[in-house]
Amino acid sequence: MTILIRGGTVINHDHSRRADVLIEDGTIVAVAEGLSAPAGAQVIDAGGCDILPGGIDPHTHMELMFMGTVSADDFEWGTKAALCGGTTMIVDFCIPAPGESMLKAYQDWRHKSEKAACDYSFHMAVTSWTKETHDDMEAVAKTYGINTFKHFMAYKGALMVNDDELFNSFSRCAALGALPMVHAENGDVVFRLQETLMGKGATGPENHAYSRPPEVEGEATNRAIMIADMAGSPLYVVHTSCREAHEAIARARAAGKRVYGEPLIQHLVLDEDEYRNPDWDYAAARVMSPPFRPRKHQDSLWAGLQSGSLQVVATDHCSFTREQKRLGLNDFRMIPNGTGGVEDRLLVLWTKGVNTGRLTKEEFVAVTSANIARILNIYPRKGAVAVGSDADLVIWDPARTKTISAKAQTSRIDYNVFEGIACTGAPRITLSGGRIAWQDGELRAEKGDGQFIARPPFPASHVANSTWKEFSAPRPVSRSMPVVP
Ligand SMILES: NC(=O)NCCC(=O)O
Ligand SMILES: [Zn+2]
Ligand SMILES: [Zn+2]
Repeated sequence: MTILIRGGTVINHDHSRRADVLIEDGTIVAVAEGLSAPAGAQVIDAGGCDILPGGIDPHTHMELMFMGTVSADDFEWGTKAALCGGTTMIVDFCIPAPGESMLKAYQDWRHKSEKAACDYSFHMAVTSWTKETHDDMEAVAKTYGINTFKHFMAYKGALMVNDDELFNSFSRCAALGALPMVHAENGDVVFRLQETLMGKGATGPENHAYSRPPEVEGEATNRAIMIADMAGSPLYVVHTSCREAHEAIARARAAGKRVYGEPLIQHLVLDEDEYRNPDWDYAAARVMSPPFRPRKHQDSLWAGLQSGSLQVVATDHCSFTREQKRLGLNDFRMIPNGTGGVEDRLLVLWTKGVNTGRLTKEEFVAVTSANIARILNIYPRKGAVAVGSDADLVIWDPARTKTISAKAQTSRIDYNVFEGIACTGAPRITLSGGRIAWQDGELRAEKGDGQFIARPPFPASHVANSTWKEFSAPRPVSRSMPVVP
């Protein structure tokens, strides 16, 4: 199938230019001005529009068994929702159940994800440390095409790992050329704060936020960074939500450490006041970890994206219906943690970022696609409008308006945390693998259209880290000893 996109402006993370884009059989084969249409090609007029690499959401949880229930968007509806909003690839977390092997979890995820309508890949979670974990990580990295390992420093008694486990796993990642990731919250302190609040009869959803102050995230982020440094490993910090965590990352980067930070679109635009809404369902719908923060933290996150100390904007799409949230009606600790956003990320970020001058269009592409592809080692196959790249593209109309509303969304949940936000800048067409997946409100992609994208290990930063450690290590001094008479 051949498609020519004519008359648009191609926006990449490093440059923009007026150019037509020619696609053949799912791959971009030419990017140049004045291309002529081959016989039989479908021609799309992109006049007045930007042509962006499709969004990549590096953090989702589709159909995840979590906190006693299963997240409501499965791979079919989660990826369809993604395509409606211009995202053409997701990276989901493969999380072994307690005692389950990584191989078994991987097989489960491959099975669940066969329904995906857009391309997808996985991160693997390390939830304990045994000899089997050590051995399985090699197969995961070298055979399963997963080069990222996630560690939860929170969820005590469930997914949480301790410092010893972190050090072991980070060291293993360094040896394999894989990238460790952390959910950075001090789970022991959260546990104690939760108990204290519940002991006072404080059961409402606002206590979710009160039990997870920015300090628990700042401390854990800093600790993970230092452990990664001692293990000779780079580090990716997921859902960086507050100034304290951002500053730990920025400090580490300024000291030459290879650390990446991922704010969520939710934390960039929504704040802690949401939990004080008198409607229990409204407040519970917004319960996620880390929680929404006091507004002042947003400035820090935006500044991080602008200055480059934070690299990626994700969603942590982990959607639960109102009814599922009511599992925690009498105890905020039982409210399933997670919100949606995969359908809205690009529109909200463009509106609040590009339209306000906080981000250039190129920076928008960097944080929603190109940087992610580079960090996850799939660039330039993904994340670029370039010859040889996959034809995952968004024809983006910067003048198009849309007010976000749960009634009109594709996601299966019955609310939207961005409800009522009036966006300017939205997709006209989403192309996935060289086919029109969504156009002007009509979803054309089908269940199963997506493909698993393997991501091999990428030892470059580990080699650089270990070379530098060796180069800068303290050396013994060879000296002649004084002759003592
Ligand atoms: N973030 C959240 O609240 N739920 C999903 C699991 C996680 O990423 O911590
Ligand atoms: Zn998390
Ligand atoms: Zn998550």
